[in-house]
Amino acid sequence: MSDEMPTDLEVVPNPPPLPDRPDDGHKGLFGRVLVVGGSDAMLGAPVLAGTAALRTGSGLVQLALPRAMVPFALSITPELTSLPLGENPNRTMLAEAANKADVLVVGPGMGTARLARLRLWRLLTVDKPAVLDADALNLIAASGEWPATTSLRAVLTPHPGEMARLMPLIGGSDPAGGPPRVPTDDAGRLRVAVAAARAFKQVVLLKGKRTVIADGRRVYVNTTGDSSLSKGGTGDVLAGIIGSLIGQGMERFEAASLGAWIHGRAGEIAGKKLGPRSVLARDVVEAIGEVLRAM
Ligand SMILES: NC(=O)C1=CN([C@@H]2O[C@H](COP(=O)(O)OP(=O)(O)OC[C@H]3O[C@@H](n4cnc5c(N)ncnc54)[C@H](O)[C@@H]3O)[C@@H](O)[C@H]2O)[C@@H](O)CC1
Ligand SMILES: Nc1ncnc2c1ncn2[C@@H]1O[C@H](COP(=O)(O)OP(=O)(O)O)[C@@H](O)[C@H]1O
Repeated sequence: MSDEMPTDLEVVPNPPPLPDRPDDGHKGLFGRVLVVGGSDAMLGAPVLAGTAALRTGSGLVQLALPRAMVPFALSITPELTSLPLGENPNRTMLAEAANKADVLVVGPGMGTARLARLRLWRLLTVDKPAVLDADALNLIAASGEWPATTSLRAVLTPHPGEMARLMPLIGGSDPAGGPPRVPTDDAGRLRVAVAAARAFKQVVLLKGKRTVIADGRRVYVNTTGDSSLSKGGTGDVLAGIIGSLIGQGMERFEAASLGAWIHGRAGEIAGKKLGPRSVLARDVVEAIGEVLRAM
């Protein structure tokens, strides 16, 4: 990975507007999102992602998650539908659901067990836009290379810890020989996001204060968000928001940029109501409506 700042980038100053929502629309028009995630230890992550997608305007959101969790997940958000996954990986059923969806959100709370890896590798061959988050990124990092055969058109949403795991895949290493690290300054974060977008030929959103979105040609640095968002589960909310915007017809770079902006503003609003220390990821989901109404 080069230490040089790329000079051939278009810096996008503002996120795009929301897509139109025709008055006579119906649920089939506003995007079908399939969230694939959840594992024994983590039920909240896919529910937060799915609920955030509904709050952002998706028509239909389905959660593919371990069968035992389905009743709990649906009792948190009954507007979600489910695809119960058994112990024996019925990857055909999952692929069928993926093919019916407009967009996939893969990874929140999915874990990194063998079954999760098999499911992810099957989904990578689907020709759909997708948000790859959390354990989807960890599984790809652990495989040692970007899966060459993927037909997904993805937005990767690593936090700096996940990005550090992906760094060896883009030729990044620590000159001192330690584990790869993601720089903390703006310029360094931008360099890493652009390098990853170019290496993977995908959209990359590097999380943190001043989240960076890069598609290899354009870059947007988000300005919203504060420490109200520094709590487990808010990243899952972001994945759901971006998936929803893609499902409503937005192009990936634009959806990721606008999604980061909406997410940050929702965090700020929740922080004003409750104080930044007390915000939960679900409060960020609840604030999405106020953000969208004001746009
Ligand atoms: N309620 C739930 O079900 C939740 C499930 N989660 C899931 O938990 C799994 C593991 O994800 P985690 O992110 O907790 O664990 P990770 O081990 O991937 O990341 C956490 C570590 O990353 C490093 N890091 C460095 N800079 C960071 C930054 N700016 N922001 C965040 N981390 C930074 C830190 O060392 C931190 O301890 C994922 O599948 C995720 O979806 C989490 O999203 C939390 C909530
Ligand atoms: N101080 C902060 N300022 C702005 N955004 C923040 C801040 N802290 C966290 N965030 C945002 O909150 C989200 C946290 O995501 P992540 O670390 O993946 O959480 P989790 O996996 O637990 O859901 C990211 O979008 C990140 O940019």
